[in-house]
Amino acid sequence: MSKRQLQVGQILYTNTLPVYFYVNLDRFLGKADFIQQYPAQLNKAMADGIIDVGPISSFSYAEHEDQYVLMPDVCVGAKGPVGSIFLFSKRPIDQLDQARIALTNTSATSVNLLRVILEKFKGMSLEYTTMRPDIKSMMEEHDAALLIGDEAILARQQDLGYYVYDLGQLWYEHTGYPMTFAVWAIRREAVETHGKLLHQLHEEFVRSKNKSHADCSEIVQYAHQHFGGDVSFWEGYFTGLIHDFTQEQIMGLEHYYACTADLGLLPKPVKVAFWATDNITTMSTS
Ligand SMILES: C=C(O[C@@H]1C=C(C(=O)O)C=C[C@H]1O)C(=O)O
Repeated sequence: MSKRQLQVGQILYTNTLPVYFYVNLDRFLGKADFIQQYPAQLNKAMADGIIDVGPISSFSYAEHEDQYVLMPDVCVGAKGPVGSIFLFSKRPIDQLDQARIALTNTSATSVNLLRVILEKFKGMSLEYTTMRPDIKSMMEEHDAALLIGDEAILARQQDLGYYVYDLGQLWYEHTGYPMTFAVWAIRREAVETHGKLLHQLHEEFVRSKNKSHADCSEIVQYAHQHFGGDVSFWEGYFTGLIHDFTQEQIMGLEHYYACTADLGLLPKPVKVAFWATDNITTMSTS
């Protein structure tokens, strides 16, 4: 019996575009399937063994670290404002104690990051409801709403009159660390069955990432055509996002795991464990 094709995840948001845009798909014809979903769906598909490799919420990696290893060199992060993870609020953030907060059902990292910021850093007590990411219905019965990805970008563009807080910025102000929102995980058994293909995939991701960061004009054009908004917004967005999984990103991420464990959101703080990429050529720009 021939072995099953490698199932590769892809986040349905523009934030991972630089890592996929220049991937040479011809190399994977008949060998891999690319599956586009929202982060929370990818988290579940990866945990269920339906997807073998791809970006997931960094929080979800910590929940399943015994089953996954991480692909080096790629992540979705920011040092300061991320530009697509916002808390929209009817009141200034420091007046949100006892508030009712609607959380997008597409996220795992940011919903727990929000809890770290409000509960651990600001000592507040909140009531949360998880909902579909629609700003209007979220705000009907809640004081604030958390959105991520393109839904957050589009809600921000509407200028609905709410206070808007960027979670990357809040995290940086409180800790001095960058934040890593998504990581590329590999199920441990896929390392055994698809090692060569994973190396090729890693090579393509790193090449695409480097090309995109050297010149983001094609990606900016693509995002502008598909989502509207100003060209200058997209330039700023892709320039601000970090896709290099550097030591500093790892330190920030492990600090986040310690904070979430402290709140009881994770059973224990987790350390980042990479795929042992024997003869991998690391082409990180940093
Ligand atoms: C930068 C972002 O990073 C992400 C946030 C995630 C989360 O909160 O779980 C997961 C994957 C990424 O899409 C974003 O969605 O805007």
